[in-house]
Amino acid sequence: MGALRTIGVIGGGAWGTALANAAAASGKAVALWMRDPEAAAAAELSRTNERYLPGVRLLDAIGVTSRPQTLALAETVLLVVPTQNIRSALAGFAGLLPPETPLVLCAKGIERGTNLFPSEIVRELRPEAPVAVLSGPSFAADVARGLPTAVALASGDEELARRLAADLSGPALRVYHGSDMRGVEIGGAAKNVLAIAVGIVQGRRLGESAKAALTARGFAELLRFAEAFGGRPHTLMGLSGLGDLVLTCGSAQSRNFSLGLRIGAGTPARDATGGKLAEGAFTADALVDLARSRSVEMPISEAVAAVLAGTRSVDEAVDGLMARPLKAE
Ligand SMILES: NC(=O)C1=CN([C@@H]2O[C@H](COP(=O)(O)OP(=O)(O)OC[C@H]3O[C@@H](n4cnc5c(N)ncnc54)[C@H](OP(=O)(O)O)[C@@H]3O)[C@@H](O)[C@H]2O)C=CC1
Ligand SMILES: O=C(CO)COP(=O)(O)O
Repeated sequence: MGALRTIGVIGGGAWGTALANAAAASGKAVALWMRDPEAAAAAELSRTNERYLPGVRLLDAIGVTSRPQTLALAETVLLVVPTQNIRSALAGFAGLLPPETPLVLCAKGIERGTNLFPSEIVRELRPEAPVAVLSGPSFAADVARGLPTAVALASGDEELARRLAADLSGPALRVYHGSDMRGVEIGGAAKNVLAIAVGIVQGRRLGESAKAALTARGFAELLRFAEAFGGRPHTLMGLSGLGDLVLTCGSAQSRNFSLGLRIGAGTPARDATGGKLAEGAFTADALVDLARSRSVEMPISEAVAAVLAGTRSVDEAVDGLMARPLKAE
């Protein structure tokens, strides 16, 4: 039997750990890289990642490391750090990853300050690297436990997307492939902002009807944005877009939705993350900024950005949305 094909994973948080387990379940050897040597050694020894994914056992085919060099021979590398940390994480791998190694970008967001999507950041840093993006309705805890999940993977190189999707699919993870990288990125980034809005409505006890209305009108916003920024509507009606919006706007398992819940219940936005990552809080401003630059109307995302910035109260934001001029749907 030949050597196992190796997947490298940069980032040992909840999602990186879950994807490492999924890749191991599909028969790959996995090198899971964490930047903190103590955390890597503890995970390697205990076979768990108690900080980010408590109660989940790391499969035997995973080796946890803090040495970037270990990923140099990986056939494919998954980049699984938050969007705002992509630059600093990749800097640690400069000169180590061969230029032809495909990078699969798994973050959902837009970089603050530059308003760049993950694939645009990586194109700046590693212009030669083949790149794909992976997104869709997938809670790390579900994927790590081997519960059935489906996600989308897209690359401008459709053949690469097809190959990576087949490589990463496994007994419980079904990876659909496509070529609309921007559409998949927009779906992942925008749904986090919209999930905060729906969480706020639930936290404020405004009722199930309001939640459904906001989710549907949020989807309309997301489609408008995608149309203006080169994503295909067909993509957004699939897993990254509608699928992820339904998941994230409907479950307190989502950190973005939970952030909204706390804000809606009265916790000031700056104290409401519960110490967890909520990508939407970083993406909101960038999303709104981009939308304005092409005159795309995104009133729900605007309201989320204003509530997060503290320039509008929740009640003012809700009143503002309800008072908008009536229009055709
Ligand atoms: N969790 C989920 O269910 C899903 C998450 N995602 C997306 O995946 C991305 C990552 O999320 P998730 O794993 O949940 O986040 P977590 O907060 O669970 O983990 C973040 C990880 O990134 C590491 N990290 C942060 N900055 C750097 C850096 N500069 N260099 C190296 N490592 C760094 C952290 O390391 P350290 O501990 O040392 O700080 C930590 O291991 C996000 O964009 C999220 O939206 C997508 C689908 C599902
Ligand atoms: O992206 C996710 C599910 O698809 C995870 O959502 P949260 O980051 O809101 O927890």
